[in-house]
Amino acid sequence: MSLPRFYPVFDSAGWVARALAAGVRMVQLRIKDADEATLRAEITRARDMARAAGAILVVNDHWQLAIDLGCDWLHLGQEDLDGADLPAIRAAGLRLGVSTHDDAELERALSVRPDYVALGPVWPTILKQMPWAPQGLERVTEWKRRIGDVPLCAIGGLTPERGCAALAAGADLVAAVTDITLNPDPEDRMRAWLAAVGEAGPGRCPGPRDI
Ligand SMILES: Cc1ncc(COP(=O)(O)OP(=O)(O)O)c(N)n1
Ligand SMILES: Cc1nc(C(=O)O)sc1CCOP(=O)(O)O
Ligand SMILES: [Mg+2]
Repeated sequence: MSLPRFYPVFDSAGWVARALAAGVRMVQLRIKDADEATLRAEITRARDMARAAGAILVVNDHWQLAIDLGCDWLHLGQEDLDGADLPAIRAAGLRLGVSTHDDAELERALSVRPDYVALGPVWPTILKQMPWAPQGLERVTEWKRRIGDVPLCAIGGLTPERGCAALAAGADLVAAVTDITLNPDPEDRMRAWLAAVGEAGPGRCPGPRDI
């Protein structure tokens, strides 16, 4: 399956609505620190909007709610995998993306047959504190060589220009948070991303399959 190249990550259904209106085809809902009722309402709203737009919604962390609410995609980190019921997730038909930051995490991620592997932080991120040094583009290339046909998502400190570089290095899709949410004109910035990676016309940066 071929995934969209641009994959922004947001912390509310309101942001998901803005992304879909800007033409985004794959978006993650990453909500930390909300009560169950709020999570249910936000995931349900984001799920329905994405379906109506024919776009992919990926629910971060909340695998039980993703099952209960009939969602299609889930993203789990390594610690999330510890508590997750993978057979139940697969039985519900959920597709799964998994974070990786080092060799051991990649091995574990591949063992659960993910639908994409995320590698980060490729550049320094200000969103959250992480123990890993920036991976750099050579690591992106190495990860793609190791995972073969599994789609590779680059995350951490990305801008449209860096997204292009990550795609050229071997990523199949590129994720971003603060480059959009902290931009004075987030809609304009999302359109710039879509144009750069080729989802709103011919694209200004070729991916590896085009080189
Ligand atoms: C596309 C993508 N890649 C990595 C992450 C990080 O997941 P995780 O390590 O579980 O950390 P949190 O995002 O849950 O804080 C992600 N969410 N999305
Ligand atoms: C949520 C997340 N996960 C990462 C990882 O490396 O697993 S980096 C990251 C934050 C990405 O935000 P920004 O685009 O603002 O740097
Ligand atoms: Mg997580």
